[in-house]
Amino acid sequence: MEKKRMAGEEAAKRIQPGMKVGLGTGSTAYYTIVEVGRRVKEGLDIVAIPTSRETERLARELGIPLTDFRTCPRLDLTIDGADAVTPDLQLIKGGGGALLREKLVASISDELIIVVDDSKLYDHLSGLAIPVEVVPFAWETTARRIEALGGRWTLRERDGEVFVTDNHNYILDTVFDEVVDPADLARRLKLTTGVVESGLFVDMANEVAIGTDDGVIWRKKPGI
Ligand SMILES: O=C[C@H](O)[C@H](O)[C@H](O)COP(=O)(O)O
Repeated sequence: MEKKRMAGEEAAKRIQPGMKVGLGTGSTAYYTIVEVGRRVKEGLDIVAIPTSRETERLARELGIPLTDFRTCPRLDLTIDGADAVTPDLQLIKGGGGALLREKLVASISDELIIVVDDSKLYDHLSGLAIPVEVVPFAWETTARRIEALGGRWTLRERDGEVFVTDNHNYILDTVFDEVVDPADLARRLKLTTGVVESGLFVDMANEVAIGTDDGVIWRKKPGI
């Protein structure tokens, strides 16, 4: 928890007055949001778009001013968590089921900063569970199509019930033994009828703040 807190709070320092900010979801982004709330109380003037209903609730509780996509078609910065980060900053997201809203918010952000602890660092994405959001209608057919791409899926459940996302969809946590080309896999999933979005975030993150025993380490996208 301490490492997540350090990363979350450190990244929040990147937020400047007047910025339009995307607020991520999960236990690491939580610390960013709490820090933003603290700074807002001290007079920081920002507006934000939340990436989930859970984050929206927290932001409202903390008095962070919210905006929407109509008023605010571009964001300066989004700070969000991740489930896996590779050395070239390819990501898996969606452990909390918020991947679709997270990707939409990240897609309108000039910059995406990821906050993680060092348990989220991987050399590659092979063998890791990738959340895939699918429409409930004919989800079994969609699952078979994902199998045909080489994925082994599990329908996500919570408390013995099928997990339903903020967008009223299901999640198939899907393992591919070999992920050689994440961009290609993301494309093939996206082209599968019934798939709404995958938790593969390819070439989207600019920087990662990593909480470690020795403090926060920043990792930039190669070439920046
Ligand atoms: O759907 C949830 C998000 O992608 C989270 O940002 C991700 O699962 C990481 O969450 P946490 O910081 O709780 O590990």
